[in-house]
Parts: sequence; structure tokens; C-alpha cells
Amino acid sequence: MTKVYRDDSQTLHTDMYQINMMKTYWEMGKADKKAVFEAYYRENPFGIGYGIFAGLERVVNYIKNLRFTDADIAFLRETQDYPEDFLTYLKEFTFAGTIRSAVEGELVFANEPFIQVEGPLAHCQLVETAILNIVNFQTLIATKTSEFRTVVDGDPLLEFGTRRAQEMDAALWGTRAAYIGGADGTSNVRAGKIFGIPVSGTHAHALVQAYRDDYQAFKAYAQSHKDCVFLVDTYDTLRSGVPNAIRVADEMGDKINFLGVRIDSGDMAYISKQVRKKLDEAGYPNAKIYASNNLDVKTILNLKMQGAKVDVWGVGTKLITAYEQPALGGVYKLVSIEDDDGQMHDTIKLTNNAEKVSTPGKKQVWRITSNEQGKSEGDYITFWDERPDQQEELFMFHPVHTYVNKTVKNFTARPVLREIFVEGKLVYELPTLEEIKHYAQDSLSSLWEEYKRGLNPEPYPVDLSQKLYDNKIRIIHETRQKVKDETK
Ligand SMILES: Nc1ncnc2c1ncn2[C@@H]1O[C@H](COP(=O)(O)OP(=O)(O)OP(=O)(O)O)[C@@H](O)[C@H]1O
Ligand SMILES: O=P(O)(O)OC[C@H]1O[C@H](OP(=O)(O)OP(=O)(O)O)[C@H](O)[C@@H]1O
Ligand SMILES: O=C(O)c1cccnc1
Repeated sequence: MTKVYRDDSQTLHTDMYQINMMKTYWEMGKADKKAVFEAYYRENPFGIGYGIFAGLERVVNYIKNLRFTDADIAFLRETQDYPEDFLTYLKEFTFAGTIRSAVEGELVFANEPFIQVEGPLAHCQLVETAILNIVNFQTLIATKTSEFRTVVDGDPLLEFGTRRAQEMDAALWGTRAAYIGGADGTSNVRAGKIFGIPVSGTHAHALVQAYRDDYQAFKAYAQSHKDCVFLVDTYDTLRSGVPNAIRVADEMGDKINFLGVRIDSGDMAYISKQVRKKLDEAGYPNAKIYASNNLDVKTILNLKMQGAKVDVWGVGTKLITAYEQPALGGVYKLVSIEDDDGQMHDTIKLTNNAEKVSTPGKKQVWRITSNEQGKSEGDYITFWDERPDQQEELFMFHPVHTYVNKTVKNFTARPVLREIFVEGKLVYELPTLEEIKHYAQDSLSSLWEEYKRGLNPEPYPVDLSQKLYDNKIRIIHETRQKVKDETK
């Protein structure tokens, strides 16, 4: 029989190879060498020009509780051939690293670090998988939702995706990310309980099927609820659903708030216009039309173009699963390591694709904002200890096509990476979800429209300081030379 271990920690929520590498570092006397890892992605998702960072709160909770419990150790002892002294090392492990991160709701861009983990090599290695797992997903969903937010414009946007999400965690944390990215509410009641997200909903076809009649179903609902949105498409939207919704609203009068009707099938443009006409003619100009049915960004944009009379958008599958691109390719790379000489050495990952070569060194990202326009001019990546905020002017150039450049004057440089943990101690006070949501909206409004448009946006500049660029070029040459020398 398979032995059952208590599921009492998230510490083993990592890839086996991380613990195997910890063992190598530990046995070879490298576990406590100082290391710096940075997480970033190489392409903004969905072909849009930015990402909305989300997931930090869960990362904080994960790091705070990072211990190998007795059950974790028992599992490793019984399934791996780890020696007892390594298991004792794990048992005594407490995370001693420093984590710097973009805050939730911050705009992030391709090829810039959004999280930096510095500390004992073995500690930094262990946390890679969970950090990427959390942040890749939540950032993806927050970003997808902001795309929906852009196309629905000022209309209410409701997250309806729990039934279609990749299981419970994804539904719950995806809903939170969706709220950060621009959803106004969710149908997930637990997300309301845990995160305080506004919960709302209508009713399903089952209610109408249970009564086998639109009128009876709407009447029953109206007798048991003050706020009513009737789902009108079970049998025939225009012939039965809407007339019966109106009939019940007329009969119930002030006893209910007739908020509107939901359409879940058919030609949304044509039907919504007809429904609007019927509601207006019946004296319900304030009753709203809710739409749902596999809506995605393109469909909504198209429905808007067709003049669809939809007031509230309920979106599930295409949002919560990030259907169009189900993964954000965030990676976690070693950028600097303490060598046996006690000195830090910057490290690189070379590839044949110039855009994909990692940038060595411990870095800071600065958001450069024009003081005159109040808009972001680009991001400027420096070594950790450079201070562009104290410079009069900044020469910014494309990190690959260096002839694309500009000099920025009268600017503010704001550091994007903030200290979250310092040597294992939490130093960051988590903001409320409402604060995060507003921060995301404010951040977006500081971005020029050219960078935000949904189709073929202008690439937002993410540039390297001269020092960082020179260091990268030097390391590329040295590394290539070393490989050449060794293969002579
Ligand atoms: N006017 C429109 N223009 C573009 N797309 C539309 C329009 N009306 C509806 N759609 C979208 O077209 C897709 C198909 O709609 P349809 O009603 O045929 O869906 P269905 O899923 O087959 O219906 P049902 O939910 O009854 O099974 C849906 O994703 C819907 O959102
Ligand atoms: O379409 P989504 O964007 O995922 O939004 C959620 C869907 O969930 C419900 O459908 P249900 O599960 O009853 O299935 P249905 O498609 O048969 O209506 C609701 O009526 C929406 O259509
Ligand atoms: O409340 C609704 O209308 C709803 C909730 C979940 C999924 N689809 C619709």
C-alpha cells in the first residue's frame, strides 16, 4: 500500500532537481556561496506591449512558511537515497535570502527582472519552481484581464471562469489576479470570502429547466430575491425569455430590483439590439443587458463594432485559462555567484539568438518618467548600485540595436524592484487588494497609448546602462574565447 504523508507544507512544491542541486552544493561546500538569481520573461504575453505583475502576496506566504516538516523529511528519507546528514541540513533549513520584487499591479516588460533572489546558493535554488509557478500564472491572468478591460472600455466586467479553470487554486488565485487586472467582480464566492472581491451572479439555465417554463422560473426567483437578472435564452430569447422577464418585472413592481437580463447564446449583436428595444418599450431603460458565452477579446471588440447593446460582460474560459496563450514563459536565471576567491562573478547564459542572451550582474530596473509629460519614457536597467535618479540626463539605447537611442532630460527615475525579504526577514507590508488594483490602473495610465494598443504595439524601451551593456559584451567575448580555447 502507498504510504500517506501529511500534506503540511509547500516546501516540496519544487522540482526534484532543485533539491538534487542543493545536495551537490551542500556536499561540495558551495551551498552557502552567495548567489543572485533574477526572474524575467522574454516576450510580453498575447502580443500586447506590457505585463501586469501579480503573485507577490502568495510568494510572500510561501517564503514565510518555507521549512521542511517531519513529513517532508520522512518522504525524502523513504524515497531518495539522501544521507542522514543532508536530511538534517534540510530539517534545519530556514530561508536566509533577500528578495527584491516588483510590487503587484506594477507594469513589467520583457527582458527585465521582476524578482531578484539573493542569498545562499542552495536557498535561492530551492525557491525557483514555486516562485515561477505562482508569478507566471498570476501575471498572465492579470495581464489577460487588462486586455479585456481595455476592450470593454468602461463597462462592468465579471469573472465567470471558475468551472473552466485549471482546478481550484487556479480559479481562486486567477480570480484575484483578474481583479488586479481590471475585473469588477467574480462569481466565485470563496474569492469574495478570502480576498474581499465583490461577488455577483445571475442564475443558470437549470432554474428555467427545473420549472420547465420561463415565467414560472423568473417568478419563483423574483419571489425569493430582491435583485433579479433573468437568463432569457433557455427556449427563445425574443419570443419567450424577454417577454416573460418583463411580465414578472411588471407583476413584482417595487418588490424587486429588476437589474436586467442575461443572454448566453445566439447572435449577440442582433439579439442584444432587439432585447434593448423590448426593454425600453416596456419602460425599463435602466435594465441592463448581460452577455456571456465564450467571449474573448476579439469577439467583444467585434460586438462593440457591430453596435451590440451589451452593458455587462461575463467572461469565463477565455480569461481564466488565458486560452490564447496558456503560459507565461518567465525564467529564473543565475546572474552572479561568489567564487572560491570570495569575489562575486557575473554569469551569462549564451544562445545564438542575440535577444535571448541573458544579462549578467545584479540589477535594478528604473522606470523613467518625463516630468513634463508625466508618462513613462522607458525602463533603464542598471547595476544594483548605479543611481540614474541622481543624473541630469540619461542616454538610453536599444540593448541590441544600439543605434536606436535617445537622451532623456528632466525625468524621474523610480526603482521598480523593492525589498520584500532581507536575509530571510519580511520587511514589506503587503498592500490591500484594492490598493493593488488601483496601482495597476494608475500604472497603465502612465503609459503612452502607443505602447498599450492591443494590435502591434510600439515596443516599450527596456534599455541597459552603458556599464551593464559593456559588462555583458565583455562577458560574451570572454565566454566565447574560453569555449574556443578549451576546444582547440
Ligand atoms: N454578432 C456576433 N459577432 C461575433 N461573434 C459572435 C456574435 N454573436 C455571438 N458571437 C460569438 O460566437 C460564438 C458562437 O455563438 P453561438 O451562439 O453559436 O454559440 P454556441 O456556443 O454554439 O451556442 P450555445 O451556447 O447555445 O451552445 C460565441 O463565442 C459567441 O460569443
Ligand atoms: O462561456 P464562458 O466565457 O466560459 O463563461 C462562463 C459560462 O458558464 C456558463 O455556461 P455553462 O457552464 O452553463 O455552459 P453553456 O456554455 O452550456 O452555457 C455561463 O452561461 C457562461 O456561458
Ligand atoms: O452568475 C452567472 O451568470 C454565471 C456564473 C458563472 C458562470 N456563468 C454565469
